Amino acid sequence: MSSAESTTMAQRKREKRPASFADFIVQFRWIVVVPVVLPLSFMFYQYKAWQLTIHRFLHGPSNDETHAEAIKKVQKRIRERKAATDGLICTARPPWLGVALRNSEHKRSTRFEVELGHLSTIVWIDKEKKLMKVEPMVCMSQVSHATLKLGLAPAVLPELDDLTVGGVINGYGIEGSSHIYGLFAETCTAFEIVLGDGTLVRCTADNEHSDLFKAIPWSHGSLGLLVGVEFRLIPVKEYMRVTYTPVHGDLKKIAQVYTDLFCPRDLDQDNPEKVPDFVEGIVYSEKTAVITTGRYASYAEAHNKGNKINALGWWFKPWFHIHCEKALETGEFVEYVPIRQYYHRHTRSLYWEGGLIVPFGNHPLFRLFLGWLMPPKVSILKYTQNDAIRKYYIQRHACQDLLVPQHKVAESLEFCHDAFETYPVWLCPHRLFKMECGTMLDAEKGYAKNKKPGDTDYAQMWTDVGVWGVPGPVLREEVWDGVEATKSMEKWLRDNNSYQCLYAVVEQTEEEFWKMFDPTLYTAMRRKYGAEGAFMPLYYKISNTKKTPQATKKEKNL
Ligand SMILES: NC(=O)C1=CN([C@@H]2O[C@H](COP(=O)(O)OP(=O)(O)OC[C@H]3O[C@@H](n4cnc5c(N)ncnc54)[C@H](OP(=O)(O)O)[C@@H]3O)[C@@H](O)[C@H]2O)C=CC1
Ligand SMILES: C=C(/C=C/[C@@H](C)[C@H]1CC[C@H]2C3=CC=C4C[C@@H](O)CC[C@]4(C)[C@H]3CC[C@]12C)C(C)C
Repeated sequence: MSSAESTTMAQRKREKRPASFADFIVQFRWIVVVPVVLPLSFMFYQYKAWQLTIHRFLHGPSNDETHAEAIKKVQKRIRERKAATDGLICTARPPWLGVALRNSEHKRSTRFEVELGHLSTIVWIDKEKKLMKVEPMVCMSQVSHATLKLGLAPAVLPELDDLTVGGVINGYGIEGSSHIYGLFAETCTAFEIVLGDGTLVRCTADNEHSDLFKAIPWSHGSLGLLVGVEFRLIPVKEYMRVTYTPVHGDLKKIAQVYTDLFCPRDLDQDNPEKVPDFVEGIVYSEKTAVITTGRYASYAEAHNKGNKINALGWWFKPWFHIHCEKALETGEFVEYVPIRQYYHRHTRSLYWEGGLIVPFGNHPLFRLFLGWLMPPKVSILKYTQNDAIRKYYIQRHACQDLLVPQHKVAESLEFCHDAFETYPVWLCPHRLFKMECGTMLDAEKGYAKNKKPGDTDYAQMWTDVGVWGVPGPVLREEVWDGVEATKSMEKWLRDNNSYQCLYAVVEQTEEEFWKMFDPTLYTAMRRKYGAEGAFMPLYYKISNTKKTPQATKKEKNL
C-alpha cells in the first residue's frame, strides 16, 4: 500500500475531537514565554558566561591537578553512602535542568544524589594531538567556543548549547558529521569513572577496562559516574559550503536521493571526494524534502568572486529549516555559511519545536526586534511548564527519534507517516561501528556479508529519523493518542532491529526494552564493576513509570 493511500485510510478512521484546555494553553504559551521565559533565558546565559569568566579569573584555568581535586569530592560523597539504608545513586542534577523530554521519575523516588555540578570546566586542549579533556558538566557551547577559535572542533558536535558532555555520552549525541565519525561517544578516547565503592577507573578502548569503556554509552549513569572525558578534535575551516538539494517524489524517492548524496553506490565510503563532511535531511511532507550536504571551505574559497555568503546565524535571519525549504521552489543552490553559525543552525528555533512555543517567532518583525532573545532555554521551559503542558507533550505531540539501518529509511518514513504524520522529519545519518561484544547497540548481524551503500567492513550506515512536532490528526482536531503511537513505534523498532532514542518518553515494558537493546555487556559490567545495588538500573531511570517504594525495593535487590 502506498503512503498516500495509508494516509487517506488513517484520516477516514479518525473521529473529530474538540480542542481541549491543554491545546489552548499550548497555543497561547507564548504569552508567558515571550515576556518571561525569553528574558530569563537571556539573563541565565549572561550569568553563566560571567560565572565562567570570574571562575577563571579567580582560580586560573583548570588542569589535571584541579580536576583530580574535583573528583575527590565525588569519591568522598559516594563513600559516605550506607548501602543498607541509603537509596541508589544518581546525579543530583534536577530533571528540569536537563535537555531530555522524559519525565525522570527516578529523581522523585528514594535516591542517593551525587553532585557533579562543580565538574564543569575544560581541563586541557592538546592542539598537537588534537585531543580535548573536559569535565562532564561542560556543555556544547563551552566546547565549541573553546575549540573553534583554534581552528578545531569535536569530530561530532551535537547541536543545542545546553547539552552536557556527560549527557551525550551516557545518552547519545549526534550531528551531521556522524556518518563519518559515529555518535559523540565514539569520538571519545578515555572515560574516567567513579564506581559504586568510590574507586576511580580510567578506561580506554584498549586498556584493562576496555569492557567498561564500551559499555558506558547509553548506560545513563547506571554503571558509574563519569567524571572526566577525553575526545578527538578535527581541524576545521572558516566556512561550510552548503548545497541544498530539493526532492519531489514519494518517501521512497526521498530516502533514495538522501542515501545517494553520501553513500557512493560503489561502496567507496572512505573516499572524501565522494562523501561530504556534513549531511542532513529535512522531510517537509510525504512528497517533499531538502537534503543539505556540507563541505568545509576556507575563507579564501568562500570569498571567491561570485560565491554567495550567508551569515544565517544572525538573529534577524530566517530560521534554518525555513530557509532550506526555499530550495523546493528555487531548485538546488549553494552558499557559504560561517562555520560556528552552521554548527548552531537549528539552535535559535530548537529545530522546528520553537514554532510551537513562539508561533510568530520566524516573522521578520519578531526576528528583527526580539530574535536575539531566542531560543528559550529548554530548562526554563521545563521549569515553567504545568502538568497540562507536560501531558500535552506526551499525548498530543510527537517527540521521538528512531535509529534505523540505512536500508530501512524508506520503510521507517512510511511507518512514521502512518503513525505520526508529523512534519518536518529530521534525517541524520550515523555510523554504527561493528562491536560484536554485546554492546547495547550494534550493527546488524552479518551485514558485512551483504554490504549496502554506506556500509564498510567495520561499520554499518544508520540514520536517526527525528519526528518532532504536532501530528497531522492533532492539527486537524482528530483523535490521536501519543502513547499508542509511541508504543506502535517501539514495536516497529523491535521488529526491525532498530533502536529508540532514550531522551524521549519510553512506553515499552522492561522485557520489551531488553529485546530492543542487547543487555549482554551491560549486565556483565553491572556485575563486574559493582554497580548492582549501588547505581539505579537503566530501565528504572529511563522508563516513565512512577517509582513506588516497592519498585525501588525490587530494583535495589538487583
Ligand atoms: N544533538 C543531539 O544529539 C541531541 C541529544 N539530545 C538528548 O539529550 C540528552 C542529553 O541531555 P543533558 O541535559 O546533557 O543530559 P541529562 O542530564 O539529561 O543526562 C542524560 C542521562 O545521562 C546521565 N548522566 C549525565 N551525566 C552523567 C555523568 N557525568 N555520569 C553519569 N551519568 C550521567 C543522567 O543520569 P541521572 O539521571 O542520574 O542524572 C541521565 O540519565 C542526550 O542523552 C540526548 O539523548 C537532545 C537534543 C539534541
Ligand atoms: C534528538 C534530537 C533533538 C531533539 C529536540 C528536538 C528535542 C530534545 C528535547 C526536546 C524538548 C525538551 C523539553 C521541552 C519542554 C517543553 O515544555 C516544550 C518542548 C521542549 C522544548 C522539547 C522540544 C524538542 C526537544 C528540544 C537530536 C538528535 C537532534
